[in-house]
Amino acid sequence: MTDHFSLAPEVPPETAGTTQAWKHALAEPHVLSSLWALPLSSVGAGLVEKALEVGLFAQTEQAVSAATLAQRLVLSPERLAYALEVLWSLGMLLRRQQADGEWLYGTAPELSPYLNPVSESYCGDALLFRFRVLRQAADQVMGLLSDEVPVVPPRGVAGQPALWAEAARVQIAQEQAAVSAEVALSVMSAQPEFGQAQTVLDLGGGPGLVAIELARHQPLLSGVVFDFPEVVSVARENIATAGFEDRLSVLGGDLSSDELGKGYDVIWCSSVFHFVPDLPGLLARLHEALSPGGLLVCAHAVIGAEGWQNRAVAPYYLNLRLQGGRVLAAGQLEELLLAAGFSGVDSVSQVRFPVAPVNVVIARKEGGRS
Ligand SMILES: C[S@@+](CC[C@H](N)C(=O)[O-])C[C@H]1O[C@@H](n2cnc3c(N)ncnc32)[C@H](O)[C@@H]1O
Repeated sequence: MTDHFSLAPEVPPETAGTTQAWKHALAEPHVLSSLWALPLSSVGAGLVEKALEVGLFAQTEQAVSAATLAQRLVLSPERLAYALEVLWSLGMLLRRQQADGEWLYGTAPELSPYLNPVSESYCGDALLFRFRVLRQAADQVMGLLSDEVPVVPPRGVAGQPALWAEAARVQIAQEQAAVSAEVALSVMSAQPEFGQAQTVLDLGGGPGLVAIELARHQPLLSGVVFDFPEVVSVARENIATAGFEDRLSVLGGDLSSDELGKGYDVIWCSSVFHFVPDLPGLLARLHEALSPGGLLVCAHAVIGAEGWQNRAVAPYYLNLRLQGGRVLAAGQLEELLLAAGFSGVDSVSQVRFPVAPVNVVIARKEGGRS
């Protein structure tokens, strides 16, 4: 029997005791491998960042050799060949060898919609943003661990409306188009109330592509995107471009203090609670803003009970938390929702979302249309 905590490599049963067993044993990764993977991934990250910067993936939609690519991007062919091998090792590129021995590289088909700049789901700029911000966060982290560094309240940094508007224009828009809008639609479509819902509020909705996606798939639905005034100008433009002006509008304000509207059948709120100083107060106001029988659906990263559940969440939100932002522990939001008067709270954990998975929590307000 295998001791769970043993460091001895496991030998596949069919080779145990055979002359081949030692080969399998030596091919087992060393326990330090997971630690070596960390600095190694930063080399990969640097290369992917560079590749996005020079527009490499715009050139690899069709299979191309290192020599041709180097010519197009004005890079050294020999050096680029090594870099392409790294992108291939990361699964971003596939390759095949020609009769003359030269390798041809092309974007992996499953990544192509996100890396090809002409695709609707392109999120190269959002990826670049994530690479840069997370690298800066990693550089700053040691300084922020000291108590001597003053904590900047999140509204001072992450809450700056002009910065949010910039993010809404490019990075959040690309991530909503590629990932979040589809997740929101899947969650909402699975709720029996959604098919009959007439009004939606997307609270902290940024560029508004989630509300647009919900309205596109539910013809009875009209609604509001609420965010800072600077941010809702971006949502307003997107709503107009998508042709939904007759059904969707925007409301600009500070969600901690301004009127959110009333009589909503459904409210969607994702990745917003991290920035809200008085969460119980906001939940009580959301309860009030719903019509009887209404649905509040929240999607937020949480700190889970198991280490593996936090592999993306803990590093992604470290900087925000060090600056006073909030990430709830799993189960905390459910308790706060019940305390705010909601009933029938239901959760789904580890739901895919940009950068780190979220817990989706669905809360119902009692009552309903007769
Ligand atoms: C991380 S983004 C999430 C955007 C969107 N919900 C999504 O999941 O793609 C947080 C959003 O909350 C908005 N926000 C944060 N604090 C706010 C406040 N006090 N009042 C209004 N909006 C706020 C930001 O402007 C931003 O659009």
